[in-house]
Amino acid sequence: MAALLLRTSRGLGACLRVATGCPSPSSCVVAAWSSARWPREGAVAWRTHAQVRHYSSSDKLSIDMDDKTGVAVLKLSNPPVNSLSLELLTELAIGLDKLEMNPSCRGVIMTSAHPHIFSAGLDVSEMMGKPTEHYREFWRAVQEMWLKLYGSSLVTIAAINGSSPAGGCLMAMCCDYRLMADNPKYSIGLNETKLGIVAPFWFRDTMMGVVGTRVTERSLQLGLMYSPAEAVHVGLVDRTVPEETVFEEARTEMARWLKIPDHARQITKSMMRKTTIDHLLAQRDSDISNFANFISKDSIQKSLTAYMQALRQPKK
Ligand SMILES: CCC/C=C/C(=O)SCCNC(=O)CCNC(=O)[C@H](O)C(C)(C)COP(=O)([O-])OP(=O)([O-])OC[C@H]1O[C@@H](n2cnc3c(N)ncnc32)[C@H](O)[C@@H]1OP(=O)([O-])[O-]
Repeated sequence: MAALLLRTSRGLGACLRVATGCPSPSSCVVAAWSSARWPREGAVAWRTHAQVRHYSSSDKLSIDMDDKTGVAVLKLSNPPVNSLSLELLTELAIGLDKLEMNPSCRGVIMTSAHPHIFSAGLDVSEMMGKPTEHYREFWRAVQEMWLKLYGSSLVTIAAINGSSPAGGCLMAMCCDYRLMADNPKYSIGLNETKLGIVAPFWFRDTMMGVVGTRVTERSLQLGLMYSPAEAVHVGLVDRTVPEETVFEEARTEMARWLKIPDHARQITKSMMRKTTIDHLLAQRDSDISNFANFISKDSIQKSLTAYMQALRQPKK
């Protein structure tokens, strides 16, 4: 395969274009797979000194890259519930981009710095009482984060150490593998309909890629949140593990994935995800307009306000 010889090509997008005979960068793969990072397997071997680099200067996100293992740890750290604000989404996209560009990096473990919450999903306050321009900017940042994470050529593992509704579930579903703490108090799922809002087609497609059409349809319509055991049962999570071992289990799982030659795994991953990514890339602007129009409606604003008020009530 000619692609395997192209050390100087611009990453997986270019490799898959050559491998699949697709002539045009604009009609093919994946803007997100854009860095020169080829090949990776040898990258770890010649380094003799362990070196951990801190990649994020944000206090809402820490990214530590271990040059010796080739594994980065990305920790969400946005109290109280790791909600995805415009700022955090932007930091995530930048951080993922930096890792993608680093030829030593082969995998990322995504987790939360807070006990009990992986991420509460999109920051609802970013979707309330703001001008349309803000909604457009916010939604572009949501898209960008998804493109970087779902389109990452790295091995991505979600160490889900707490509840993970909506956008939190989306991030976990973007990863190649999901481990969740076996605490029955935690839940995970796309609950958008319960807020009176609609998960867009690329949230749906991401979920369909993980759990299939029937479970996605039922889950989305009912806004289902699953306990860890239920999530394993429907295939939303690959495995539950004792809470205190989530991170170590994620490391062990990562080692398993890193035994596969990078180029073969990356091209395979790209083939699996290309259609879904292309679908959004082709409709990015209309998707932004749809979101901004929808979220600006009075009825939706009322729905979100009621949801946030209910959330603030003392829990029984
Ligand atoms: C088309 C669009 C697609 C949409 C995708 C989405 O992701 S939509 C997102 C869908 N996401 C959801 O539906 C998740 C809703 N959240 C939850 O279910 C729970 O908060 C929890 C299980 C994450 C944590 O339970 P817990 O008992 O540990 O914590 P707690 O409940 O006491 O909250 C603490 C504080 O955080 C606040 N806050 C919470 N979430 C958000 C948020 N997303 N944003 C902003 N703020 C949020 C909450 O109001 C409270 O503020 P207060 O009163 O201190 O000023």
